[in-house]
Amino acid sequence: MSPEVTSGRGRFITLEGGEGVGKSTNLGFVVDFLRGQGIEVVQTREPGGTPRAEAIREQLLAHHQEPLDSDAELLLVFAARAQHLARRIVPALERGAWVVSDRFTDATFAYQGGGRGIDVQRIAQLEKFVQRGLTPDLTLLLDMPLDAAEQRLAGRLDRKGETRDRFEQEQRDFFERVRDAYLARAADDPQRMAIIDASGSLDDVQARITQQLHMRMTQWA
Ligand SMILES: Nc1ncnc2c1ncn2[C@@H]1O[C@H](COP(=O)(O)OP(=O)(O)O)[C@@H](O)[C@H]1O
Ligand SMILES: Cc1cn([C@H]2C[C@H](O)[C@@H](COP(=O)(O)OP(=O)(O)O)O2)c(=O)[nH]c1=O
Repeated sequence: MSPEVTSGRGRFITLEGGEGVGKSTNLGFVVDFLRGQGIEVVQTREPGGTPRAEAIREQLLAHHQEPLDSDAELLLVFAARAQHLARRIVPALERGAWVVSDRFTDATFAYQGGGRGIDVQRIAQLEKFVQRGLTPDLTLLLDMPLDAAEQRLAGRLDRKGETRDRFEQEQRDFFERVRDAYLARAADDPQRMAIIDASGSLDDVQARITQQLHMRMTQWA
């Protein structure tokens, strides 16, 4: 968090993990939990979160005859993030609201870093440039074995009649690198990142999330 928005500001919580681990499902749960405590919460997602950033998201996810260069992909992700921060996240935190986002910069280290193989130092430079020290207060990393997550994702796509976007169509080794990169970041920053076992029933997963939230909120009080 940058010093100028530290005083009286809200908290910034992100949910991370690979495809199909249950981020979107549990985001609503986290938001309802916080609202139940009387907290003003802004629910958002990346890439996206504002109309212009959502337009960049469409570019990122769409299939196109012309392959997307991985550096261009990285810059688009950060362009969307700059807009999201300026227009939505920072104003919310400054007025004291809490922000809960489905993905943020850990996803860039996992997908563009781990998945695409971009040097993490280059990503870290952009992180500094765009975020100017603002980082989440808490990141819940939903983690589970790839096969089970793929089954969940396939079930969701079938039910909704959706096709796979540009990331969802990647091969297994890509998602193995994404998962490894997420776990490595969590190991490096255990204060901020909590690994949540995302396997098992939704009740079990949400009990683990509730436990983390209670613990962190006690520390922050
Ligand atoms: N704990 C769970 N057990 C079984 N199915 C789940 C669980 N959590 C989520 N799902 C289902 O798995 C699918 C993927 O979940 P979703 O929240 O869309 O994942 P993500 O946003 O991480 O891609 C959805 O159909 C959702 O209903
Ligand atoms: C935020 C972010 C997302 N992504 C990718 C990961 C996802 O495949 C995709 C869209 O995110 P999301 O909607 O969270 O995907 P899903 O709900 O299917 O898990 O964008 C990146 O590659 N880098 C990033 O920095």
